[in-house]
Amino acid sequence: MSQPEIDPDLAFIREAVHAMPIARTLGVEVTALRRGHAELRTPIADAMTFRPGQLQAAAVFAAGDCAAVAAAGTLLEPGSWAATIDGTIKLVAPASGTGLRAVGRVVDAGRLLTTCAAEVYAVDGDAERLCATWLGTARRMTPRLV
Ligand SMILES: CC(C)(COP(=O)(O)OP(=O)(O)OC[C@H]1O[C@@H](n2cnc3c(N)ncnc32)[C@H](O)[C@@H]1OP(=O)(O)O)[C@@H](O)C(=O)NCCC(=O)NCCSC(=O)Cc1ccccc1
Repeated sequence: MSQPEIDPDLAFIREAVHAMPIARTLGVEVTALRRGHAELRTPIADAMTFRPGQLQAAAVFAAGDCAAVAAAGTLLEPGSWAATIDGTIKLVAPASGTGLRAVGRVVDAGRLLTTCAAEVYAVDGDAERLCATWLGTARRMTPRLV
């Protein structure tokens, strides 16, 4: 039986990402979530380019960050959330075309720190090309009473 693209138990992560002002500015759409896995789409918006049609590095970083850290969040207990504490990116091809598809995954899930990664693909119609690879760390955050 095929898995739903968004695990209903994880739909709150999609809502949390979509509620982030930067995600709204970038036009991020979370398209898949399951334990240890997250995918999102981002359009190539003129306002995020460094020259017409090609995204600036920070916008590509944001896509990788959101996908990888959302994947980290899928493994946390309800009530806690993942905060990015570091990340690195390798831009291996121009982020041009119609949009980005970022695929986040968990490399290693610890009690406090999760190593997570994302592959970011530049999408142009039906064609895709790897344009960046992101690797970083998310910290489990829990609510504070004060
Ligand atoms: C929390 C920690 C990582 C440090 O941790 P530790 O070394 O273990 O130290 P320790 O626990 O002792 O706390 C020290 C200080 O930390 C603060 N604090 C701690 N706990 C809480 C809390 N529960 N609530 C609030 N604040 C808390 C507090 O100031 C505390 O000082 P205090 O004790 O009050 O005097 C800190 O360096 C930090 O906030 N970094 C910035 C991270 C950041 O902004 N990331 C980017 C955005 S996230 C993102 O984008 C997510 C996303 C992406 C994509 C998709 C979806 C989602």
